[in-house]
Amino acid sequence: ALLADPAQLRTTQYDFVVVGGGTAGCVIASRLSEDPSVSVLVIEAGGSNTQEGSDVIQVPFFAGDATPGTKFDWNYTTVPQSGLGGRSVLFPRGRVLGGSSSVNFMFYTRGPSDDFNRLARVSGDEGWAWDNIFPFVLKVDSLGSKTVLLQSEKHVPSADMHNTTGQFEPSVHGFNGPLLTSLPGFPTDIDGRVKNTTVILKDEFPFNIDMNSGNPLGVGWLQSTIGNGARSSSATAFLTPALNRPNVDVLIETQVTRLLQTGTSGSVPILQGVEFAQSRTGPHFNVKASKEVILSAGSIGTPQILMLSGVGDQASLTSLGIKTIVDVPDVGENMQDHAFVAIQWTVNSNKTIDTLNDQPALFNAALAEYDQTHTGVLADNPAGNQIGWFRLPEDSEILRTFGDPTGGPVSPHFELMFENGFFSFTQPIPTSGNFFTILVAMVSPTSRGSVKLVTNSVFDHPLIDPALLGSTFDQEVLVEAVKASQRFVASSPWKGYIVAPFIDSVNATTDQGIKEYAAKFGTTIRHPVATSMVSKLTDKSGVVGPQLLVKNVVGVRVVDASIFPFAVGAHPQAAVYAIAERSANLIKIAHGIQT
Ligand SMILES: Cc1cc2nc3c(=O)[nH]c(=O)nc-3n(C[C@H](O)[C@H](O)[C@H](O)COP(=O)(O)OP(=O)(O)OC[C@H]3O[C@@H](n4cnc5c(N)ncnc54)[C@H](O)[C@@H]3O)c2cc1C
Repeated sequence: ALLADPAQLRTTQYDFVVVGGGTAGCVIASRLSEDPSVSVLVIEAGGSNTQEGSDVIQVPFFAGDATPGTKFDWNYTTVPQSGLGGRSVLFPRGRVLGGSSSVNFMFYTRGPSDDFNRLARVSGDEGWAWDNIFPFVLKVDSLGSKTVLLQSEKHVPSADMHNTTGQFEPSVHGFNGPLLTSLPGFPTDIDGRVKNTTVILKDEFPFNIDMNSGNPLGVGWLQSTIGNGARSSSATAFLTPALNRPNVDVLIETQVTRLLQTGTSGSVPILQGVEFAQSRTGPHFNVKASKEVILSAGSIGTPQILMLSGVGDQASLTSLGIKTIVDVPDVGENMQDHAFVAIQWTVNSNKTIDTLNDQPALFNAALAEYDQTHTGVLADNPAGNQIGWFRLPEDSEILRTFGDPTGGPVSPHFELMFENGFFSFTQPIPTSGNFFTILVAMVSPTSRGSVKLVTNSVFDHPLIDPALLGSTFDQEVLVEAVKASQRFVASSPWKGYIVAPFIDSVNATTDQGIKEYAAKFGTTIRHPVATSMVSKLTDKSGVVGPQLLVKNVVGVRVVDASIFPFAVGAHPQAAVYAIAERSANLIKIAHGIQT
């Protein structure tokens, strides 16, 4: 049942309690409850994904309206970022069933095989390696067949039903799973120019038919978690079907305040009690997980709950009056994120999204088309039809000086995203004019930040420091990435189309000018990881072991983006789905549940 009042819970004990009904949490709840004898409770701070006003989280084109500053957002702000000229920036996170998968820009990018192979190396568990995790994206059966019914991904036709031959590689996709993915559903005027640039400048910007094959390098067509013209989230794909099962309860609008010790195993504390409340001063309730608590509260919520439960750095916990249960200094540390800047140019065309936004009649016509058929521009991802992933040249001065922090030779240092209109998270949108934007993201940071408690209450936001552009390496890579974007538009397909750099970026032509531009307009692309990072069982550092169980306690596993030890060289939701699928399997095996 879907419950909004804790007093309605029918029991105080479930086999599994999933904390956070977000991207990973909904996968876990759905997979574990496939066995009708297993009881599962999900506790989610946000509301239903179908509540009033949820068109902004359902209509793909409205993704930019889902956050920041809405009821679907936690509305966090970072601490001042030294790499961004001392600015604090907005730091959206989904607060609704489906979590950030309900509010994100729907990019579906699995990332480089190198990242999963590094995850295997760092954790000491070969099960996380690309060749082993990839079947969990596809849910291949034990005989290696890709045609089984239980695939995680369901690649579906684009909203405009165009022929997608040559735009992706079907052999690396699933076609029968719950999560809908598709190629762009509405063509734009820049698509051909981007494609032609991959021919003219094929050495620097080669075409990649499918960036989800394990090698993302090059420019390709964007795949998004969109199907039938609507957003596919972990709530729509995984949780909604599971809600019909009698063995699943989902409690919304309720925050887990901390985990409670329920005993000891030898001398190791068991933390299988879960305390929750709907407000700071309202009644607090408890349930017990007889098998396990799964923390899926995301890169901010998970370390916050661990620290409030007494699992964290002893000195910091003591200073806030929290009794330490286990001293784990790395909880909340090591955060990595992707920083980006938007570079815009004015263009010689009126067929950009700017015209749609400026002319109410055009917008209303698009809305009417969407309402009738779920097609048209509103059925498409507003953040572009093509993106690309790139490495610095192997002999670059930057790599010689700083070394290569990526996982290996198919891991990108930076990303370019091509937008048919003005796009920015930090600049006011011009009231007139037509634009082309390249979003330039630094995806291999060396800088690391943290999440720290300010008080001993879950109802107070923690201090969030993603350390954006916080190292010289990060800044130098961003400079090279911006220069690459400028070389891209200087090529012949853009002649006569690009008019001039947009006013804010006219001085972003020298290294110093680019650094100043990034300090003024850079921000997060909202991909935090590593705040409960995985490490080998024998390592003193890290928070969770190879099977994602929290070290030195019994009964708590973390399954969400916080376990990745390094920034993922991708928009991370696909990697989160992949680790959630494998974790569900690990949990089933650990508790003798049929997989
Ligand atoms: C605006 C935005 C755009 C993005 N765009 C993309 C994109 O296009 N492609 C991509 O791949 N990635 C994108 N990302 C990142 C991606 O969505 C996340 O990395 C991923 O969804 C994280 O999954 P998760 O399970 O770790 O956390 P989440 O999905 O955030 O889930 C955590 C859940 O826990 C709940 N929670 C937290 N604390 C508590 C508590 N105390 N009690 C109860 N519940 C709690 C939250 O409300 C939330 O529902 C974007 C993220 C954002 C915010």
